[in-house]
Amino acid sequence: MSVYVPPGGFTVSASDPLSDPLARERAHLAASRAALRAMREDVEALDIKDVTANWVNSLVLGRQIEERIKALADLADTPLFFGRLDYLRTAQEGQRFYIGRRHVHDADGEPMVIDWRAPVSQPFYRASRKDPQDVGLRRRFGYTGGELTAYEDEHLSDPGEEERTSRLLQAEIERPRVGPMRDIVATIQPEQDEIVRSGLSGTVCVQGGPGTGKTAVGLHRVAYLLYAHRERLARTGTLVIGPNRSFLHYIEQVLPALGELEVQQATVDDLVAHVEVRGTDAAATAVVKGDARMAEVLRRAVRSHVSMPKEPLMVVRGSRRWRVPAYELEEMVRELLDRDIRYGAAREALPQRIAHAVLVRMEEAGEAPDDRVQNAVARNTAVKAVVNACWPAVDPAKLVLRLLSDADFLAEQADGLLDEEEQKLLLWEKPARGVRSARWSAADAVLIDEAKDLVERTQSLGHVVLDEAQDLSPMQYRAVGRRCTTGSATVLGDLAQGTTPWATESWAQALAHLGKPEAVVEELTAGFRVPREVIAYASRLLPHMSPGLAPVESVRENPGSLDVRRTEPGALDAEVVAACREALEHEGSIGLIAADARIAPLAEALAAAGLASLSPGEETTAASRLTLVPASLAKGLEYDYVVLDEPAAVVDGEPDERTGLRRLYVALTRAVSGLTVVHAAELPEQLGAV
Ligand SMILES: Nc1ncnc2c1ncn2[C@@H]1O[C@H](COP(=O)(O)OP(=O)(O)OP(=O)(O)O)[C@@H](O)[C@H]1O
Repeated sequence: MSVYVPPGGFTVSASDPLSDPLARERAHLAASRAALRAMREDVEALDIKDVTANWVNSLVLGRQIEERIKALADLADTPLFFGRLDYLRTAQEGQRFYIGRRHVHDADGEPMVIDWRAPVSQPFYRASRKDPQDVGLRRRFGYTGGELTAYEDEHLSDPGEEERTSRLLQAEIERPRVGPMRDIVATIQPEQDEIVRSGLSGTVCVQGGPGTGKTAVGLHRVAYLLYAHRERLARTGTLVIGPNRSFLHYIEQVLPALGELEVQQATVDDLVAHVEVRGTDAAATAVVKGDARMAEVLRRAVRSHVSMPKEPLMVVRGSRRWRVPAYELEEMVRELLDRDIRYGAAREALPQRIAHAVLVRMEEAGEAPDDRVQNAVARNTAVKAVVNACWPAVDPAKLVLRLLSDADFLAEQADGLLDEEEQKLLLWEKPARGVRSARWSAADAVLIDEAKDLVERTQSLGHVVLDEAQDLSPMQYRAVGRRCTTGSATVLGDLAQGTTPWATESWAQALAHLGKPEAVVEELTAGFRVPREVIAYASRLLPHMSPGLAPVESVRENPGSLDVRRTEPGALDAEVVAACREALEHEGSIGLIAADARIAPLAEALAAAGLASLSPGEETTAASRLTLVPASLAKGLEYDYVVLDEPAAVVDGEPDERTGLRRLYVALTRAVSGLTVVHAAELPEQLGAV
């Protein structure tokens, strides 16, 4: 491998720029930028007056053009290309491709930069000395701001060249973090690329320890799928689901930076927000509410509204009366029940069935009724009365309210499914009076969503990415699953980071609840975030909370730093503030992570010391780099330097020890460059001696 990094910046020789390979690459960059500008100007110059028949068309087209212009923007601080492939002989004989975030072509339509997602770019990520994939040269570029400053070559087919890890890749992994999450297109690793480029039809589940790139891979997979199946996904939609707002805020820039502006983002709570959530459940109650058996309880509860007609139906039209006997009505109701279609769809079908029976009688009597007559009969008051009596409308929220308030109704629906104790846990102490005044919990909202789906089918999207998936309850998996029944999903998570009382213990179970039991489970084991020493320390907890899971292998060469400091109880806050001050001497973002109960006193201590701090989700800037993070919100986030306050308090903040240790594991694995642990109480024994 050859590396070219000019000493002390650049002076490009004006006399003979072409003799300097870097100057040649910079010339290609300048030409590509000019070509992109021309592409943008072409779109800006489009005159749509003559092609749009009316103002609606012109509005739609105008918007599309605006988006195209946005997508063609040349971002000043991101390079237009980050790699180059020179093919050897086969299909692309002697061809050279520059790989970048988007496609750029010159005035003749010749490609100057190829989209990283195009098939011809794939060997940039996958080719190796063992399998060169016809690549003679792979070149990676280094940038400072938008300026090309270095390159690194691999001659994959040259047996004389020895294998080395890429310095540019190492530099990218070890760069200080400030601000929101960035894309990793320039350095996607082969095992990550396999997941990113896996097909749209299959669901993929990725198990990986902290910092193995699960979130990054999930986001890049969406970008890839949008490229490969643009039209289909534009119709059906794509959605990224994350654990909370601050997490979504942290990742929200990644897809737009890759030119993808149309992907929705939500938490599971957002998806099921049919009622205002103002209440909380005790853990034991939430566990029952989140149990998959509740789906059957709800199904029964919805169907319990159906009753068999006892009276015949009499329809009067003009001077004639038509009679449908009760047994025939009952057959129709039973048939609809057996077909197991959505409750609402059956309710809509029933009047048509009844009308059809009336029409048959009319025909037998010599009349010749048409469709209009059938529709009129279906709307007849007598028919409506039968439908309302036998198959009444069901309001999902009212139904759940009744289940949680009415012990007899619950007992009937839960018979043989939930025992008495579980039923008791479900019932509200004070029954709610109405849907609006009820103190709904997050788990109740999921139940309402399930009931709603029993009444009316939830619309499915084309692809859903579910991050931090280990924390969902079976009922939450079902809620996500019905949003991708006709689409596929990317499920990302780490069983060792499950911190809810209902956290899943196996991906097979989770995928079954999601309705995707056939999904492939892939594992990522290389860690791109946490330094070796720090991950080794955190991994001591694994055998105590998630036995069987392998520790992450850090690929970071930078040894990082782990500093564990003991102090007196009275001096804890001051020691923590001092550790933050020290961390601030470094470049990059700082996270002070503490048990939720410790956040208020620490905020005060920081303020008293004159240190400004942000909340998670607020953007770190060069001026304000310290974030005070409650342990419950730390999941998925990362900071250059982390100060961890009182680990024992983090463990004690959870209802049981295993959850406490997992919460601590999450907190210990947020650091990119260094971790300082400050404690006054004994450290949890599972961490052992430093
Ligand atoms: N191939 C890569 N090249 C450069 N950086 C990478 C690569 N893969 C991952 N990273 C970086 O490593 C960090 C961790 O990635 P990410 O947040 O996706 O991990 P995760 O597995 O989701 O972690 P957690 O389990 O803690 O949520 C991020 O800063 C990400 O940009």
